[in-house]
Amino acid sequence: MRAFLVVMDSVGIGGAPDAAEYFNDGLPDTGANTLLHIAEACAEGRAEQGRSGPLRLPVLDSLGLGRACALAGGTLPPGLGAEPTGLWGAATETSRGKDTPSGHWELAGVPVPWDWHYFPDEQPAFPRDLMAEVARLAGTEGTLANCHGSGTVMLDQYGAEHIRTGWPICYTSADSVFQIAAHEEHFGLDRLLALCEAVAPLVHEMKVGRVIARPFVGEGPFTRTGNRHDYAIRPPQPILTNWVQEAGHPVHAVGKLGDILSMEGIDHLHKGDDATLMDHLGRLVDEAEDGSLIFANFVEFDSLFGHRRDVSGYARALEWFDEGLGHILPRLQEGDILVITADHGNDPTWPGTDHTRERVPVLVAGRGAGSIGQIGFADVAASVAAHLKVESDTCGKSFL
Ligand SMILES: O=P(O)(O)O[C@H]1O[C@H](CO)[C@@H](O)[C@H]1O
Ligand SMILES: [Mn+2]
Ligand SMILES: [Mn+2]
Repeated sequence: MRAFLVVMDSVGIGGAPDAAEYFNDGLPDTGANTLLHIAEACAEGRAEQGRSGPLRLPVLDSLGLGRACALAGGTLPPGLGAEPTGLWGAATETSRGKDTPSGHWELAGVPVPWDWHYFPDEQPAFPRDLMAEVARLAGTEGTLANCHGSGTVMLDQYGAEHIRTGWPICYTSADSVFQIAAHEEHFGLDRLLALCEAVAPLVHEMKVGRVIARPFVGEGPFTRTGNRHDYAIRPPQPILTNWVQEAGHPVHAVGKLGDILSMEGIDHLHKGDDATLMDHLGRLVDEAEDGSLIFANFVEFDSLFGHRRDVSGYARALEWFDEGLGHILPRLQEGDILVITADHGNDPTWPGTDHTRERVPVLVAGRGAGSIGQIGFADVAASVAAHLKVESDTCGKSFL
């Protein structure tokens, strides 16, 4: 008996009741729906790069993905809506914030009790004394950018100047983040990571959710590498992984969860790009210890396609994931559950380049078929804990 909790980063299904309070390019997120809008684009022939035709997600849909989307936002995505063979529902977030840490902590049982600090969308975006300290820690005369922006655009704009001056590129987004981009060779990867680690406590104190190191290579055009590292604030109280670990069960984290959860309650880390993570997940389905929790995050939906507003790429990623899941589900053992969910939206058809406030799907294999209806993010943690027979400390209620 094991529990697999798999987050498809940013695969929202619309319908968030407070979407009007969240923005992209100054416009409210009302109506944003990552899955629905990708499915519509595919059905209308607007997502033909590297794939073609209607969105094909037979495995996720058979667990109830289409029905969950209809429940959350009121519209069944074209091509989806099969009779579910799993438990399915739609979860609503209560935390104030549409970023990864908020989503993951609440899925792990603990809604964020504070208001995050966001940097204003103006230039300079950051306080002068903070930037003086960043430059001092970096050993440079100054810093570049100091504004809101998309990471790849920041490299186009400031990459050459960064190589010339050696100054780190500092930028933010609609999320509570402080991001530092620097060249792996000209600036140095270890130096960038040390800088981010040193800056993290300063911005955490301001209730900024995380510092993100954004290393890149090339002499223009520039390319980001897989050495991204997030330095997140610690969760405010023990979360699912802590409860499971304290009960003596092994906890495996697959993907960037070590960063997002500040390693809270994690025994074993399995990292890599999403293709590697799918291999890790398959291996853990075959080998993970009885009683263990396997918590996985697949980030590329978000980082490679959602923020880049790449609809074809996002559709390809979904179809790739669906196929991978199809190889994994039959290998679950008697008594296992596998829960598929998401942490926020990132509608690639939406204005701007930021996350979108949305409900998320909750699909469960291994506990029969049926609707679990509209639930809260924290109910996921309560249910996983109940399945593993571990005591939970959360406002969430088990749906199992
Ligand atoms: O545009 P890039 O650098 O990918 O940054 C994005 O990644 C961050 C984390 O998801 C978001 O806050 C957004 O700023
Ligand atoms: Mn995320
Ligand atoms: Mn993101």
